[in-house]
Amino acid sequence: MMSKYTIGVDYGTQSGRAVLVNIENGEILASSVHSYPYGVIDEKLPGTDIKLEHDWALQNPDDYIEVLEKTIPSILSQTGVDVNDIIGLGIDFTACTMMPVTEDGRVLCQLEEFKTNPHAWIKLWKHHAAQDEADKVNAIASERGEEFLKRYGGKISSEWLIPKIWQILDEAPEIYEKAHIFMEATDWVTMQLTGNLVRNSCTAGYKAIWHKQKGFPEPAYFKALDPALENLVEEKLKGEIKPIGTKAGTLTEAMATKLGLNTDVWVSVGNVDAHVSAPAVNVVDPGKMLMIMGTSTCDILLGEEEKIVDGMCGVVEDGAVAGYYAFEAGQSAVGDIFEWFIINCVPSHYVEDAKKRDISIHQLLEEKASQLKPGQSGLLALDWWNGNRSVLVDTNLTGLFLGMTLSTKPEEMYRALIEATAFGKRIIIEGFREAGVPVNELYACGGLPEKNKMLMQIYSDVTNMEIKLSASDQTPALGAAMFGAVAAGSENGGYDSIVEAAKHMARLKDESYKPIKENAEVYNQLYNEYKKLHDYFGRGENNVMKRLKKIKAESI
Ligand SMILES: Nc1ncnc2c1ncn2[C@@H]1O[C@H](COP(=O)(O)OP(=O)(O)O)[C@@H](O)[C@H]1O
Ligand SMILES: O=C(CO)[C@@H](O)[C@@H](O)COP(=O)(O)O
Repeated sequence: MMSKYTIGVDYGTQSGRAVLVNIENGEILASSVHSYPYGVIDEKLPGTDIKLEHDWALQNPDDYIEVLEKTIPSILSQTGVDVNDIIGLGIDFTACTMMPVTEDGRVLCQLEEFKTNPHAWIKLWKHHAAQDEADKVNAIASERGEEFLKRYGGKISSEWLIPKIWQILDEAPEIYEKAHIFMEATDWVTMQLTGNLVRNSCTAGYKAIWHKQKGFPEPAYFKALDPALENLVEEKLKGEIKPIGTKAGTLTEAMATKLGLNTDVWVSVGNVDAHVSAPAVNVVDPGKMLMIMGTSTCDILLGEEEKIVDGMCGVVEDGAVAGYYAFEAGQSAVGDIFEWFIINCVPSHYVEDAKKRDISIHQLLEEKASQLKPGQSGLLALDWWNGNRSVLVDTNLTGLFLGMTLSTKPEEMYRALIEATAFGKRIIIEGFREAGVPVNELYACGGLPEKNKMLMQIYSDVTNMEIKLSASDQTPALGAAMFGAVAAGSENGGYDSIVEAAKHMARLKDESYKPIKENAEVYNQLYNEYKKLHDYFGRGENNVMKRLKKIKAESI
């Protein structure tokens, strides 16, 4: 059989990357990364002096198209692969990353008349300014006894679609009015590729309160939020919802020409960066949890039943692998916290030392912190620098350091922050187990496992579990490419299911991280202390974090 190839494009928070993959064995033959020129827009609207409010995070749709234009020709030129042998293309995205779209498929910010209106732009997943709306979405759902709440761990997050849409209606009704529809970025880019408006079951399920059997909440619920939202689904969420792994269409003539591909390349329906990664590491069975560890961390766990788990992000049938329920949980900031630390809390002589040795500050801190034993610093932190996504589901929580003295060192703080994120992970794992969803195996992929060995050992020690690693440094892109192969189907040289694709294309490293007994014992003690702090500050006993935020808001 002649080899066939598939392309995966992974849209992250800061950049997008494409890979060209051999369908037979999952080998990545070429990859290309393109940083978004506009990146995360969180201070000023581009080309204006318009300042964005606190907790805003926007993106520019032109960045997404530029990723396709730059990376796909690049991966084609790096190999001698015949374009006629490229049969599939899949994309994955951050989510909920959403936008108001016109009837002809443009994002409203692409129209001259709206580009000075912040609500016309794309709201990135980490846009947290719809918290007021999220609170009301939850309170009203709770009052009405809406059954959907329990499928989302008891709370709809401000990161998700309905609070974000409602914020637009509240603060910019003219944008709400003008929007023909609201879309997830993953569906929008898929529409740019194929010309077809197709929504995917993954973002619909996790981010838009859609259920395979029950559909969206009823108009009466939306009316109770705001009478103007009564017909939201019918009016603004139009478009067929198709299961992940199915076909969205083939490339349009214009897109094929632009990218140097044929028009008979099958494009899969859009997917999400976290969920798309599971089959790429062979997480296609119940009891296996994959941690996608980067700027933030998402956890995907497969199960056989629709169990209700307190504080999870959601459970969706066929959410990652057809035939199983996929549970999602996560931490809104992980790598972002370490980034904050190296930018704000490292003395100049550390920076100079790292520069002299031509290593990054992260590497310098990892080296120094690796010499510390668990518990040696006397520090404990709460990892809520960007709120808490699981299990407290509260973006108004903030970070905390405890145990600082005059001899506290930056590397001790760096290690304590890493430990805090690992404790946060253990809370999530224990939550699933308590709810009767087994977590028997742990897998990791994303930037962090590649970048920081100490961090991975800490996660293994804190959870007391072995952690198996993705062999690819581009796991979501590989997963997206696998879904492209499934969209093409066996009739075109691809696969008929994602489980079949995983058998051939999933890749794991031979080595793994195993817990070190003495470390795990100390971490058990620290975890118990973490849990006390977590519940004290996070479950309402002391709302000081929220009061401080309020005082801050009033004093700006
Ligand atoms: N050596 C390191 N140790 C810990 N964190 C790191 C290290 N190097 C980079 N990071 C963090 O990794 C994050 C980027 O993760 P990555 O998976 O590459 O990106 P993304 O989440 O956008 O896909 C950044 O937040 C950065 O602070
Ligand atoms: O929330 C989700 C998926 O549900 C992610 O898209 C979001 O955390 C962003 O992930 P990254 O940190 O950019 O990998």
